[in-house]
Amino acid sequence: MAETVTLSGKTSPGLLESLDPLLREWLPRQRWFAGKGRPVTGFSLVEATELLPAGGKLGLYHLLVRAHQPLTLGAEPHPGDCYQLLIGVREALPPRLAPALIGHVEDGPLAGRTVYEALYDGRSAEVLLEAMRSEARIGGLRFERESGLEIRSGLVPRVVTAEQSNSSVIYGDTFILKLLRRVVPGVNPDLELPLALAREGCPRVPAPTAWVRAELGGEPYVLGVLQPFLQGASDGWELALRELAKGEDFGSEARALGRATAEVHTALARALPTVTLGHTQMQLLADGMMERLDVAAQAVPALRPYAPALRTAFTALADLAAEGRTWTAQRIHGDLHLGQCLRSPGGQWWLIDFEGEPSKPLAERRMPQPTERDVAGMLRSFDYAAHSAERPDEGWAETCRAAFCTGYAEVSGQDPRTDPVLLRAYETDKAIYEVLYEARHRPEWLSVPMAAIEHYATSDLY
Ligand SMILES: Nc1ncnc2c1ncn2[C@@H]1O[C@H](COP(=O)(O)OP(=O)(O)O)[C@@H](O)[C@H]1O
Ligand SMILES: O=P(O)(O)O[C@H]1O[C@H](CO)[C@@H](O[C@H]2O[C@H](CO)[C@@H](O)[C@H](O)[C@H]2O)[C@H](O)[C@H]1O
Repeated sequence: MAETVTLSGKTSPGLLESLDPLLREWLPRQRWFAGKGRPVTGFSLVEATELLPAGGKLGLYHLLVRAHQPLTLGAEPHPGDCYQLLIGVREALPPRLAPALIGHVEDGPLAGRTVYEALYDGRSAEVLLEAMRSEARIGGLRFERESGLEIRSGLVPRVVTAEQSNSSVIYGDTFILKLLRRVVPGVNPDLELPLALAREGCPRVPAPTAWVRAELGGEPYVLGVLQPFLQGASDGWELALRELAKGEDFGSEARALGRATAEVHTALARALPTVTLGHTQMQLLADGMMERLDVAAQAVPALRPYAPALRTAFTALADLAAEGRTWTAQRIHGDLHLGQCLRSPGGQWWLIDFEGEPSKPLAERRMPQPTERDVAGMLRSFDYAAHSAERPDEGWAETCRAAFCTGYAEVSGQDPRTDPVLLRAYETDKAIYEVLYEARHRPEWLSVPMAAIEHYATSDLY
């Protein structure tokens, strides 16, 4: 760091009140804001930590705020989502920080100052890295580092501007810090699983170097994770589309991805508990799939004609369980698709983003599940890539799907295709989820999962 800073950890009375009108307008516009479609009616402060005194040239606050929003009809009462914010304070913003502007404060302790999204400001981002480097405790924040791993000082930060559900900063092409935006109490799989995998010696995941935690109201929160940055890596989605556009086969990459997924699964099964799922649990799983189909069919009329045929995939699973079949369940990635796989220039595949489906409760995301769920996510992703190409190529997707399963079996000794009923149920469930997701977020993509729905509804098992 260019100069020494004093991290005060103090909080400032009246701070949130003075920011309230600005945040109400700014927060709902952020990509990572999870409560889209409902206005924010106010905030309550969960925790405020002054990292750099606001009286100086550059002030910096770490805030955890709860956003209050009206409930949707029939929803359970809910205290409101808690968001992590890093607020910079200056007299005026230099032009390079213009895109980070939150607004000008009228009243309260920051009256007359300008506040902005501080991750865009190299000086503020440096403060976070320095805190992890020195394993600082500031107010309620705990900056911790994996023992034996060092963080060099002087790494220059830059914020990641790509669309993501959280916010990331890259430090000198050496580390990437993911700051979680909507934070929930409990053990977060985005730290828990990569840490368990790294400690197990699994090389398919960037090993957490450091992390930020807080203890609030007696509950633990994970706020951020620092990992090695895979310089020059491309994600699987970009690569697949590139190969498709060139008319190139992706089979050998799909096979390598299958091997990488199996490596991660076998390491997770060694590191964390596995359980056996019998009739009751599998019936519940199938019931959940049925329910999600009903909800999606309510929301997307195009799905309705296919619903009876799709249900047979779930009843087939429940029937198998009723006959006495059992399945092994373990911790899995939980939201695996091509965009969660990175290939480094050396040709190795890495899996990232173990958060699971962020909309699901943490307890549900941390439950052991059959590995076929991750496999189904990847198989759907090959299908997505093939259908989003200018000329949809079913043959390309079939080659990838088969190659992925082959690679998976080479490492795990278990070919996912030997359990077609479970795989079909998970793929159908995922395609239904995708229909709802696309209808809500990207209607122009709806035809991609709908093509799969039509296929599942009209064809036999593999
Ligand atoms: N270790 C890493 N090395 C290089 N790039 C990474 C790394 N981790 C994440 N990224 C990039 O950052 C993006 C966002 O990361 P991700 O963990 O998926 O965040 P989010 O949960 O916000 O979607 C990824 O799509 C990837 O391109
Ligand atoms: O943002 P997340 O990674 O949590 O996932 C959500 O958005 C994904 C799209 O960005 C969506 O994935 C679907 O589209 C992908 C191509 O854009 C494709 O590779 C996936 O297979 C497909 O499911 C995902 O479903 C959604 O949860």
